[in-house]
Amino acid sequence: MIEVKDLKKSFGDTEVLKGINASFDKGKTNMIIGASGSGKSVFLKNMLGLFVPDSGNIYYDGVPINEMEDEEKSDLRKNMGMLFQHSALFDSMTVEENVMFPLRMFSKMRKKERLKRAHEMLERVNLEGLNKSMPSEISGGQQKRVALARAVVNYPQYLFCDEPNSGLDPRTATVIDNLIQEITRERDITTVIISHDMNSVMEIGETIVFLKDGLIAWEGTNKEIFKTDNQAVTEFVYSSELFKKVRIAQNEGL
Ligand SMILES: Nc1ncnc2c1ncn2[C@@H]1O[C@H](COP(=O)(O)OP(=O)(O)OP(=O)(O)O)[C@@H](O)[C@H]1O
Repeated sequence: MIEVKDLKKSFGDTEVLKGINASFDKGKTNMIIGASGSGKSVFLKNMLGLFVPDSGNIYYDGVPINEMEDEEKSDLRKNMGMLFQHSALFDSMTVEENVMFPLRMFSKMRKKERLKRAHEMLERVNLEGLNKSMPSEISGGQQKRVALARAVVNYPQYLFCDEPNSGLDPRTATVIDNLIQEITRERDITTVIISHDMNSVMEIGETIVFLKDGLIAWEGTNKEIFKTDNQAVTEFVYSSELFKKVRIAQNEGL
């Protein structure tokens, strides 16, 4: 579980995070949504330790980051998996070498064990048979699955995903969403996902925080988001033509 208390972050005179309070549950897909520029990435970067908060604190399973010794911080980093918008695979490495990479960096596993774990994860994301392929030889959806296998190959306690579905068609996006959710549950990971994609919110938004002007303007679940009267949320949700039609149909009792 990750708990965030009164987190503030400014750049010069620009106050981006103005006192964020949120918690992200273990074994769940927790989503952060909000318009462009609302501070989602800055929030994520604070949780990843890439930015130092101006004030407030982040607790990782009860331990506040600002009280951690350097060694504890480094252990925490080893416990974090990351899945980026663009899969960020190493072009010159095969699929299995990409997946083994974090183990080479952060574990004492021998090559044979690393290979076994990488194959296990590639099988988990249904990519057996592509172990020796190069990233350029596989599709965007397959690249995302390799990146997901790489993000969880260390068995991390925390998984952070930044727009994991960007650039994928809706069907492939659903496959990735479901895989993220299944692995989160199987391994009891605290997963935090930034997304603009309302399909993903609907599909896997077990907990949702809506960020606006540097504050949490609403929180709830994917069941609740379509029922809220919070104007900022409804403007965000129903900015899509499809969801507008869904709302009209709901109101008309169709
Ligand atoms: N390193 C930085 N230095 C100065 N300002 C920054 C920095 N990083 C982000 N900002 C500012 O913080 C604000 C929030 O940016 P952020 O990238 O977190 O938004 P976002 O919600 O992730 O947007 P998007 O959905 O478009 O990715 C923006 O005004 C941005 O210019």
